[in-house]
Amino acid sequence: MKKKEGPVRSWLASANREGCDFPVQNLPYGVFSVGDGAARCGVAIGDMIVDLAACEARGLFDTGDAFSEPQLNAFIAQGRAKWDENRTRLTELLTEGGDESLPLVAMRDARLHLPIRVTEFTDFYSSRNHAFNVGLLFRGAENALPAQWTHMPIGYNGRASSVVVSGTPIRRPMGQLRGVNGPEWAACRRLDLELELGAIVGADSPMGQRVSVEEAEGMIFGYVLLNDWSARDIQAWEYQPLGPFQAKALGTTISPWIVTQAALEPFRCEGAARDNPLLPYLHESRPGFYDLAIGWRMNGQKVAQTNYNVMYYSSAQQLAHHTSSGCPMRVGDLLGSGTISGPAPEQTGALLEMTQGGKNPVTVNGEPRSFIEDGDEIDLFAHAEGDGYRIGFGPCSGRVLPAVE
Ligand SMILES: O=C(O)/C=C/C(=O)CC(=O)CC(=O)O
Ligand SMILES: [Ca+2]
Ligand SMILES: [Mg+2]
Repeated sequence: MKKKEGPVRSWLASANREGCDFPVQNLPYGVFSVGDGAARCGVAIGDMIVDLAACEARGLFDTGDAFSEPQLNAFIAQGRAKWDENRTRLTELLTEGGDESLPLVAMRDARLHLPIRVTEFTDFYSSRNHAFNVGLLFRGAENALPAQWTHMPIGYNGRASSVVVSGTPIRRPMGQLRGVNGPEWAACRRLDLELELGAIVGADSPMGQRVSVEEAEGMIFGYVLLNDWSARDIQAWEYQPLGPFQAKALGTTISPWIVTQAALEPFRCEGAARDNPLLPYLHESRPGFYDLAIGWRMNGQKVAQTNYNVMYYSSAQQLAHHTSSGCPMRVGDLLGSGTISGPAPEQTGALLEMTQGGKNPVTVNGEPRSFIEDGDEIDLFAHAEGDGYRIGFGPCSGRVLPAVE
């Protein structure tokens, strides 16, 4: 019998280092290029990237050249059996005793691209703490949590075109704001972040067909970190009755690595307790959340941290609800979890909540902040702690540039 001691290890030393985001248990997918070379698909391992296009050229994978494409959509569209087959193969190749001649590229030499062509972007509102805190500020205590909130995952259709990869600068928007003497045209003064997890839809569903929560689970390929940059003053003036519009169109940053659902499976757990039973179409036969520490930093200083397990609706429930009218879904659709906030101020996923609408600034590196200032960099992080390894998400950062008046 094989002696079992500690976690599975890779032959690549950097993948086994304590605190490494990308051990052999993770194997997240991304798209990279080196120098003037073409963008192609890869998998992160330690401080290296497995060049999947080169691996396929060697006959190690069979995706019909999908790995040579500059997005993962074509590979993802091949379905769960292919995802599983590739994960098994990659695990074999990268575990101790595997293939040390694999084509690897040093991560520090690579440029990381948007990993998918984002077909559509929908953003939900599924943290009770966030929904209550924001509702309190926008609508007062009486109307803080909308009546339907505990019955359905509320969302809005966002802009796929605004989704950018980590590292892309974010321009402070100009916009129409509520002034004392009527509307004014000005640079946003209340620029905020939103700490979210983005689910990547990995299978199509045809128009007119509802998808159950269980089927929806099977359609999710993986997850990225997502910062839904938000202009709160533009939002407060424009949002009623149709919801956010220009306030959420200035840019949405995602992390370059897609952590697969398979890698998160050992961390599956319950979410927040329910107030009332849900209608049958939203029932889940097993818990749909993950024990995943998630937080954000400003200019390198950690400001808040919470856990994805505070959420009220899972991405499978959000996806099932999304199809409840027969809305078709497509490979590459991105579903924002909604801002992830725990109950305490140091667990909030947005400055609006943390500072109570700007009234109580936080101190970051000795400086007060009510909202984000020009030059500030926000970066998100998430990791699940396994037995002797960690599943990390890598970077999801953006620096704010001044508005162009
Ligand atoms: O309550 C509102 O009017 C607005 C809420 C939002 O900011 C929308 C949003 O992006 C939801 C979220 O991320 O949880
Ligand atoms: Ca959001
Ligand atoms: Mg956005």
